[in-house]
Amino acid sequence: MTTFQIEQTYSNYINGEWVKATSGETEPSINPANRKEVVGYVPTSGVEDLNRAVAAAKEAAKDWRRLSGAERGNYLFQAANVLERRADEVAEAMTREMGKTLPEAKGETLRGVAILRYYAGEGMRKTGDVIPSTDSEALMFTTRVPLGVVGVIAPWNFPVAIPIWKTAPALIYGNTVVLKPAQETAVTAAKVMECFEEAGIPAGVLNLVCGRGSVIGSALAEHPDVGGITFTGSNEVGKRVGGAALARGAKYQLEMGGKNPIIIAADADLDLAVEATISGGLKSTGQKCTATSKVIIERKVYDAFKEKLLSQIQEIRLGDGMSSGSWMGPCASEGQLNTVLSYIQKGQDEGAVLLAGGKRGDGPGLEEGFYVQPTVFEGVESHMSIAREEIFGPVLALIAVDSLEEAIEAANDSDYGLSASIYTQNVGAMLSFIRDMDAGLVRINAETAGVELQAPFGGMKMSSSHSREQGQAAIEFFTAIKTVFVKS
Ligand SMILES: NC(=O)C1=CN([C@@H]2O[C@H](COP(=O)(O)OP(=O)(O)OC[C@H]3O[C@@H](n4cnc5c(N)ncnc54)[C@H](OP(=O)(O)O)[C@@H]3O)[C@@H](O)[C@H]2O)C=CC1
Ligand SMILES: O=C(O)CCC(=O)C(=O)O
Repeated sequence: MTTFQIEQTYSNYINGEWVKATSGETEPSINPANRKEVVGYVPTSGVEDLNRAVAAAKEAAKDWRRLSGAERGNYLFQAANVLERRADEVAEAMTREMGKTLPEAKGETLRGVAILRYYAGEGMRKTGDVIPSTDSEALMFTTRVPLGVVGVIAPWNFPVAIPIWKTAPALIYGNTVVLKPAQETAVTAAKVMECFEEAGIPAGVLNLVCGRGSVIGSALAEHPDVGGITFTGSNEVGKRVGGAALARGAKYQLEMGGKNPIIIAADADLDLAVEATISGGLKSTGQKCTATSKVIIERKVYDAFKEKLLSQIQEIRLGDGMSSGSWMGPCASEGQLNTVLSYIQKGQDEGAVLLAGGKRGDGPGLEEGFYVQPTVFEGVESHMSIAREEIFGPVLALIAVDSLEEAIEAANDSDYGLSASIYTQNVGAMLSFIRDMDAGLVRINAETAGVELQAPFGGMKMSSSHSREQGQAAIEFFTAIKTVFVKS
């Protein structure tokens, strides 16, 4: 039983107050499981709203950066407690707004709680080193200072975890924040913000401005008072955001797409490998940057693996994420559904063989939702769009290979390098994979998706701007190093 109510109107959170967009305009946030349900009305803000938020954050930064890490950490501990208490309500907002199943949404919300607690603790950790000076009478050391105002541009696929894993380190290291959530999940973002408000976060330290990415997101990236921009989303927009920050000398961090392979070696435990392929590829309807997309199988076990995979895919139950019988919810929006369907069409046009799915999800209860069937192709060749481009949907491309070397080559044949897995029992194969796989996350006998909040997260090649998020790695982006030389 939760207190979440649909059809409320939400506001921006600027300088400690809930305020409407200056224009007064709002737009409906629709439930992707039922396009007729309005989850809530969210502001369509303009640049003047964003400017007010940045000004508030700039003013608040003066006092916030002077607090001790422990004092800032206490606010994060409080926010974690509130979010934990309100986890059911926040998770329900997420499921209704972007479609992932309620257990996944609850898991993500509790992950948000854990991230807040982790970074709250970071407020007590060291921020520098003493370095011996060549002058025996001097003291030389490094310390770290915040960037000032940090702009967070977040996507819709992890509407709690991603804003929190960007915001929490920004705050603990002394920055203030302006968050621009994906418009698709602005209700969930407002719920998270309510938790910070209830935790007593000082006015201006954390601000929320909802609106179109092309208006609010780009103005945030271009704003002269924003010292750092952290972005997760598409490559196309990421490059634009990075370019805008670079042009004015601001720091930027981009986490973008993936085309993540799983390798099934001839000695793999096929039951576990199938389970990981399904979970990694199809949970959250394939809408994770770490989702499994290319399934590269040694020919000796290709037929056995395929048979097991197809038989389990048939068991997948599509449905509203709020219903306990649903394993896979809808795509997050109609646009996302159309993108996935267009890739399925391209797969067929380019000569891949459709083995399962391939259509909109239909059947009782699915009529008004953006459902797509879990889809499997075989005969996929490296030049095909479904082997190269991020689909962000429940589509698996099976690729047969003759050896481990060929498998790693196929896995690396990508512009992306975020996450990659191998299923094998051979230590030599594991070590070759760890050494030769060009990905920021390499996972052995584990699915490609699922990141641990205390470990660095980020990709190679076009998947990221080569920085890392999460864990202690976050300090590198959210602070600048100052080298201090002291002589009496
Ligand atoms: N790496 C990941 O985890 C994600 C990858 N993607 C990939 O991107 C594809 C498209 O998804 P989409 O939601 O359109 O991704 P976008 O890159 O458009 O959206 C990500 C964030 O950027 C904002 N944004 C949009 N345009 C601009 C702009 N010009 N300047 C600054 N910010 C902007 C969005 O706002 P708004 O809400 O207004 O659009 C949103 O907050 C997906 O199919 C998937 O392949 C998408 C989401 C997450
Ligand atoms: O796999 C995960 O848990 C994280 C995925 C992610 O960061 C993303 O999809 O943006």
